Amino acid sequence: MASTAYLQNALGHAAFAATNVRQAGGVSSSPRTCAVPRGSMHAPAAAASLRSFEGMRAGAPTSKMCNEASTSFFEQTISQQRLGRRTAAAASRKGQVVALVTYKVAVLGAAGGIGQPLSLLVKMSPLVSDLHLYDIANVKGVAADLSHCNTPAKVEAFTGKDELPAALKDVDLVIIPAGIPRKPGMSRDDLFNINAGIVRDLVDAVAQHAPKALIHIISNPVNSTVPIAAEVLKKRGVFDPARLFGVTTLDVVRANTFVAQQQKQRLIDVDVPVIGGHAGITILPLLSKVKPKTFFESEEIIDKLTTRIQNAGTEVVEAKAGAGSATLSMAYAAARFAESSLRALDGDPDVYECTYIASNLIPDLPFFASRVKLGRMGVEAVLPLEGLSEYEQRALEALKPELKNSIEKGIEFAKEKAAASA
Ligand SMILES: NC(=O)C1=CN([C@@H]2O[C@H](COP(=O)(O)OP(=O)(O)OC[C@H]3O[C@@H](n4cnc5c(N)ncnc54)[C@H](O)[C@@H]3O)[C@@H](O)[C@H]2O)C=CC1
Ligand SMILES: O=C([O-])CC(=O)C(=O)O
Repeated sequence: MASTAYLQNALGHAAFAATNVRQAGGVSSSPRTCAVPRGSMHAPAAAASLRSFEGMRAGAPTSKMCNEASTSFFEQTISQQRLGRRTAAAASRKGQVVALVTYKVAVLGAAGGIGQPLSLLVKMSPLVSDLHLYDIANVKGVAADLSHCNTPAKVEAFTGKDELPAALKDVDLVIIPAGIPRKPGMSRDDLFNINAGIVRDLVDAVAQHAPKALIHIISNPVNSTVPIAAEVLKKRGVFDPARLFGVTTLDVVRANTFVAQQQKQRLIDVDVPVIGGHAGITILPLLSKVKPKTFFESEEIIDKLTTRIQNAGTEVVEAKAGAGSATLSMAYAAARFAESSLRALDGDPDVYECTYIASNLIPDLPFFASRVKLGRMGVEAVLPLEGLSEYEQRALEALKPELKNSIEKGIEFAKEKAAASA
């Protein structure tokens, strides 16, 4: 079977080969060979015991942690697969049949500024067997282009509403970057009038044709589009709060970069949780909880870093001067979040990310970005908010009214304006 040889070489793993066999059931019980459970899902539970985390993994630094060579989020998948291959080899010596699990992913809005590089990164994932690219325009060429990359995922193009059901058939993960981006002078909320309807209609199709899939929403304003998606799924009777995610990974990626630069640390070593929402002051980096433990010299430095992280999207919008918003860093962040989700589906017991989800963590805020533990069912646990600094407490109070308004705006829209197909 073809391997993702580029990654293998880049990461120095001479023996790596991704096995691209979809799980058929009735195979060995090794961690790499379990079927994805498709039974009923559980709502996120507060997990008082989950206090520590290290990057995407919980616990103290171990040999599993990223080293200087591991600059890619695929590294963890690859090391898991090598482990799985050893288990598989042992099982096969005993005459047992072993199949490794891989997943079907759909990208809706795949021909866009984010969609194209994101699809390339997903095509490179050792965990993906099928990649469905959907867009209302130009997607055939993107798929033809990508399909020439000799990585295992099979690429197919779908275009127009009629092909949406087929694009969604049997997919495990749907990623949605469809919608218009900002221009200078606009807020993310200014995108609401157009993107709200796009997200509503796409999620309505997901509800009908892939009701068990994980859904990653990238389209802005995320603070409102995720509540819209939740309402649409509720109307169809398939809402599972553990499976619907607003993608806020770019805030974490930026926070990691800016803090590492400010502290003169290696980029890969730094991990900053970012909570709240995904617009302006609703983006709240927890600089008191940076791993490894980091001391900032003054509140002024904390304030400068916080403001830069909150305005980083606008920094890119202004630099692009009318040609859109962040696409490449967003694709990188979304691919990292997709890989984390698939690794968790695949049975890795140690996957943590920040994401905007339905939650009861904060009274009056039914959606809130939090650090969560991902598992086979989606969100397995939400890490409690503990030990915030005074600065963070104040910032948390300040963000609540804006986030509440954005959530209510989304819910109202979905209740009042039914999806085109409903
Ligand atoms: N969550 C986050 O952190 C970030 C979110 N974004 C948001 O992502 C969205 C996409 O941004 P870009 O890719 O730069 O925009 P883009 O305009 O380059 O691409 C959007 C794509 O969506 C497609 N599209 C439009 N309506 C569609 C529909 N009904 N069904 C399927 N496809 C449809 C378009 O044809 C286009 O290919 C924007 O709303 C932007 O604000 C951007 C950066 C970060
Ligand atoms: O700023 C924008 O419009 C796009 C976005 O959400 C980001 O880059 O964080």
